[in-house]
Amino acid sequence: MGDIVETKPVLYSYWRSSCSWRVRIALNLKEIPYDIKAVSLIKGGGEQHCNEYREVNPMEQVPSLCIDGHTLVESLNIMHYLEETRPNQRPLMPQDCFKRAKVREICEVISAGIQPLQNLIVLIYVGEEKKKEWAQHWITRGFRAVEKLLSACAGKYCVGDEITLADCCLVPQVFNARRFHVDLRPFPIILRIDRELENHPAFRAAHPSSQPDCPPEVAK
Ligand SMILES: O=C(O)/C=C\C(=O)CC(=O)CC(=O)O
Repeated sequence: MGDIVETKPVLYSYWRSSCSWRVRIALNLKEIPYDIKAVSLIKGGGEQHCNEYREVNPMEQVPSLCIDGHTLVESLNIMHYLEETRPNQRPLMPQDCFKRAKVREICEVISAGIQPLQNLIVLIYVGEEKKKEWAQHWITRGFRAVEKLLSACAGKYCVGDEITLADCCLVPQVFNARRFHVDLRPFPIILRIDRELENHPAFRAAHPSSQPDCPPEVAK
């Protein structure tokens, strides 16, 4: 007793949650080993709403990460914490201030301007009949902005030629766009970056179909 036991980080995650997926990519890129505690967003109306999980995450959403003796919520916050505490384990932010701003800009357009509008709780509120059109509308609108921003800052990846937090946000959002049958042809830069990253080991391991809670009929 009294010894500090270094425990493996625990990520509360759902296989198809794009926000959980962002954090999984960042953890993988930084080669931080972690365990997954699966939270089903659909089983019994959603395990994220149970009393026990609300103690972990008062927003009743995934992801949450227990790391370094702390519990953190909100995917971008978690990714920035990983970056600030482990800056030398595969940096995910550029050195240059302007490039850093561009990374945060793309992260924010996706994490504040697109994903929340097509989040499960919003789609439930919008209703079964309208939800597909709704999601398509907001993803298309946001992707127009992302494509325009990328036309000025993309290299091999979203900002220059190094993988950054912007790429961690983009790839899962492209998956959601496909899920809602968004026409992606007007977004050639987004498609090119997504293709560039689809076979990257850190991205592959974070993919929904590689998750322990992915239903077997969906897993490859
Ligand atoms: O239908 C489901 O399986 C339930 C939830 C999700 O996929 C995740 C989301 O709510 C959207 C998102 O991650 O952006």
